[in-house]
Amino acid sequence: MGVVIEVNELTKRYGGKTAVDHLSFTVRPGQVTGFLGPNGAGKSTTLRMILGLDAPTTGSATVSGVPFHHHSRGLRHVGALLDAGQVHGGRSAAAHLSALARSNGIPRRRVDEVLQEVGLTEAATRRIGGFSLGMKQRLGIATALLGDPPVLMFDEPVNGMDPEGVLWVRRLFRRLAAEGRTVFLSSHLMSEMENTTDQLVVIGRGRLIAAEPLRDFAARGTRSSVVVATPQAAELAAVLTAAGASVEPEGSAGAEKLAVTGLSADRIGALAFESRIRVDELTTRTASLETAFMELTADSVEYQAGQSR
Ligand SMILES: Nc1ncnc2c1ncn2[C@@H]1O[C@H](COP(=O)(O)OP(=O)(O)OP(=O)(O)O)[C@@H](O)[C@H]1O
Repeated sequence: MGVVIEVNELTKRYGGKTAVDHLSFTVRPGQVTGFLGPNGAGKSTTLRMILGLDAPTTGSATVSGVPFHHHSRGLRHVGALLDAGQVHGGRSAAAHLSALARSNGIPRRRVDEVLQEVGLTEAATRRIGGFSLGMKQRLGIATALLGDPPVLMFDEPVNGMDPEGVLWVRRLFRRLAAEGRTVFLSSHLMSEMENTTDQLVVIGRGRLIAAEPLRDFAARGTRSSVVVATPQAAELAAVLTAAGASVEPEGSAGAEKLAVTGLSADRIGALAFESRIRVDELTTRTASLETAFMELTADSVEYQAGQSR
């Protein structure tokens, strides 16, 4: 297998609006890569360009070195779930998959295999129109798997799924990657990525913010601070600053606290003791992965509550 998705200086403009802005990254096989960004960051537009459904304004996207539309029988090369709602509601799940199998030269037995894989065997002959969103997502995943492709792309795959479905889908992605496939999935929620992905591509307002292993991204968020409660805030702040820490006041007058970065809780305690400063509380505060994501994308969130643009 070993198929790579490469996005190179990819740009998409809609009139005066730049949805994707000189974006470059690589998605490698054998691991799950998460594509993360706030709403409107340009994830769906990027996935559509990779799949040849939208033409880039400039730049390029290739799958194993060539644009996607150069691959004949696309479903055998790249399986994708973009919008689970966009299926013909009048057909049954089995009829929908059979039609796709026929037009892509895929053996009929794959239809039963993928229905089984996604847990829709019982519902195979029911009209898709009556499916819940979670069932439609499962059908979309079945469609992506139909051609047994080396590359899989999923846009917000767990939307509408119940907790059992979310766990199932996580295990499925892990297994597909362990089989050597290239697995690329988008989400606007860090929490969805945390337990599923090895690599992250993070974008905001169409631009690349980070492309790195999840653990490196997490390390950005573990920049911890220590909160110190003391009746001698000004004196302690001076001591800690002299020792190289950066100190921010927190709390209200009379119950003052200092948020200290750059020194461990042990060291702060020792320095306070040496200077005969009373400390009432010392708490280490570790930022979560979610916080790292929010901090990094704060400037690029397009729609924020309580904010008019
Ligand atoms: N066909 C279009 N015409 C005009 N603007 C568009 C079109 N498609 C997308 N956009 C704009 O491009 C930007 C990126 O949209 P896109 O759907 O790619 O973001 P996204 O990251 O997938 O967001 P979400 O998480 O909300 O799905 C948005 O501002 C959107 O309004």
